[in-house]
Amino acid sequence: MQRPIKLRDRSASDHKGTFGRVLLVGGSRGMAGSISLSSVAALHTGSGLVAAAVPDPILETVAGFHAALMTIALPEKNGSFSSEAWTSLNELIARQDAIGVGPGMTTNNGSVAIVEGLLRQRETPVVFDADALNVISKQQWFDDDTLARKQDDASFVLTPHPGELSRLTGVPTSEGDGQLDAAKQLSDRLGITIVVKGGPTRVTGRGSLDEPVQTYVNTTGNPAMATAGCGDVLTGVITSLLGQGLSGWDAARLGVWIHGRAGDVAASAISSAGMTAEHLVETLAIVADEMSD
Ligand SMILES: NC(=O)C1=CN([C@@H]2O[C@H](COP(=O)(O)OP(=O)(O)OC[C@H]3O[C@@H](n4cnc5c(N)ncnc54)[C@H](O)[C@@H]3O)[C@@H](O)[C@H]2O)[C@@H](O)CC1
Ligand SMILES: Nc1ncnc2c1ncn2[C@@H]1O[C@H](COP(=O)(O)OP(=O)(O)O)[C@@H](O)[C@H]1O
Ligand SMILES: [Mg+2]
Repeated sequence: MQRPIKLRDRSASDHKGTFGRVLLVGGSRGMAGSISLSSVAALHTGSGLVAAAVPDPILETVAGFHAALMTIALPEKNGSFSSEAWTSLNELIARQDAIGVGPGMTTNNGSVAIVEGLLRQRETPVVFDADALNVISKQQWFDDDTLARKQDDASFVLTPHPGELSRLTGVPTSEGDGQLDAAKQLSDRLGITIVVKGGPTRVTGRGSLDEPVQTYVNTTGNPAMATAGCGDVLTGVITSLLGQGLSGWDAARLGVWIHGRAGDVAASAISSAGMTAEHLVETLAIVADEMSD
């Protein structure tokens, strides 16, 4: 149950600006819940300001999930981001302490432009999940070292489940150890942190670029979390921690730990079969101080 690292306690002089402004980008008509879960998770992990940038037709639905959440409508086509969405989003990037992208986004042209834009910028930390990873796989953007990070670039964290990791690396889901090795190589080559989700979740990365790649094995979490949306919650958690100033390696390790801890508490309070991602994200708010206590 040992935490990998500790967040500092909140002090009397802290204000919402202290805890970071983060943006979650994703969703589409039919998958409004995914990016809503990520956004509420960021609020419940302690972010000071959270906004969701979503295709225009789902803005009201996403806004309805939480009164503290801000929403930004981006240009859309058929309920997903249109090719013009990146131009609007690009103007917002510099103001963010961290961005999470991908849940429920689809892999259409609008998503391709957004993911390319976020991969090429070097100032803002980003979590890439779900359809953002599927876009990267389809476009084969990680096949060479063009997108490798330098020491002073903002952190990138990838959060693939085994299916997404298989698309990224070509190693099938049946080869768990081979998937972890492929993730380590990718992490090493590109200077990024990779969360290999599962039971247990493992994180590959390094504290700084002059250290060797390490693997952290998470000690929390359980099969009650094998239910739709629990990964979307993790995206919001890690984005929140990046926005609170943690490195990719620290945000990913502490993020998977508190996410699994919330899953363990929720499974005991609800039931293993009946727990949903909504129970998980509510429980996250209750256990969040365990990151600093
Ligand atoms: N409420 C919502 O709006 C939700 C939307 N979602 C979105 O739905 C889209 C599709 O994502 P999905 O992840 O469902 O679909 P994917 O096709 O990416 O992944 C499902 C497949 O991946 C493999 N896989 C996943 N986890 C595995 C494991 N632990 N071991 C072995 N194989 C595994 C399996 O082959 C499985 O059929 C994404 O945009 C996602 O963000 C999901 O996040 C679920 C909730
Ligand atoms: N058997 C399990 N043990 C521990 N954690 C699990 C288990 N099954 C799923 N999880 C966790 O639930 C999350 C599922 O993520 P993902 O597959 O992306 O879900 P979704 O896309 O539906 O939100 C991951 O964080 C994963 O570690
Ligand atoms: Mg997912």
